[in-house]
Amino acid sequence: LHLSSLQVTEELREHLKTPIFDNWQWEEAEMLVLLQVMFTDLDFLVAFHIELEVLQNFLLEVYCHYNNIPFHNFQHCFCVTQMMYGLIWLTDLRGKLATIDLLIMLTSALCHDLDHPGYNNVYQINAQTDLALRYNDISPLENHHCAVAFGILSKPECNILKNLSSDQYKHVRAGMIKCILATDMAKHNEILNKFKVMQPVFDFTNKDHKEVLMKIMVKVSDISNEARPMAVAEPWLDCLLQEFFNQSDTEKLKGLPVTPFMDRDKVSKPSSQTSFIRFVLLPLFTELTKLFPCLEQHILEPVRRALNYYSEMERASKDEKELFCF
Ligand SMILES: COc1ccc(NC(=O)[C@H](C)Nc2nc3c(cnn3-c3ccccc3C)c(=O)[nH]2)cc1
Ligand SMILES: [Zn+2]
Repeated sequence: LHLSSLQVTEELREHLKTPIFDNWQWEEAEMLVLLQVMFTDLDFLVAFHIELEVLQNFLLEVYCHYNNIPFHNFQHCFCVTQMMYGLIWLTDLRGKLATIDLLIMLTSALCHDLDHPGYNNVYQINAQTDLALRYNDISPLENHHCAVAFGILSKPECNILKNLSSDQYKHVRAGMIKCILATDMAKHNEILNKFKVMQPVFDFTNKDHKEVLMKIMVKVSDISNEARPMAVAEPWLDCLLQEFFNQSDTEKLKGLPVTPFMDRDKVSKPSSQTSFIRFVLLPLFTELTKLFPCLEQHILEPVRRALNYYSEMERASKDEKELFCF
């Protein structure tokens, strides 16, 4: 382990709070130490009487429950948690939300894809898997991620919530369930539309407003790869497409319906990404930036640059096709 918790320099602590953090430079064991730093630097251990050893057991157990698949692995979990951590500092959420709500957001980000099998909800439902059966086709994956999280928290040696009051525990459990279930993209428009209504009159003392903001923050962190430098973001798209192609290959083998943007014979990397950025990322990030204008330079600008990058790539590949066709 190159990085013991003592060696985390002040410079690294500050870098950890920025969206330009490069996950590809770090080993998973070092990421565990960095996750510990995030929980410590947000004063969660003091505020909720969390013993350092219990936090370390919890983080290690979370690490063990992510699978070695191309995209939804522990590195994705780290990226989402680190982006959430950066957003909390950039937006100064510590001055706007209670510490317990920050604990809900960071822990939800950490646990949001626990034990992801690499096959999405459409596959779970079409293939009538155990998860689809257990959760009656209702967000089977997200229900599973959340159930695994509380399975880990039910072990005393891993239970970072064990010293919370029963009211605090109920609040954290309800908040984590809402935030983790909110990462189901099938709920994307419903959640964004609610936030669009609230944003112009946002009230940080209003329970419903805070709840939607917390869901939005976890959602933004979850799909935020394109807000990072291209050298960090682009490999993530290759990993994602690898996982999607694995799924569509399996669907073809099993005679199950194949999702178009997952079909290796149909999808073009640049055009799928330009539509994702244009129709999913930009509307979401623009709405959050209206509430926190400082995010313009930190996440909106990089996403606009990514759109240009993939649009150029799309144009170039079109010209090339015309050349060949011609
Ligand atoms: C509305 O539900 C949707 C909408 C779009 C997509 N995905 C896409 O359009 C394509 C494959 N691109 C894409 N999808 C991405 C990214 C980041 N996360 N992410 C993703 C991964 C798994 C499940 C859902 C999404 C959005 C990304 O940078 N690009 C998947 C689900
Ligand atoms: Zn995720």
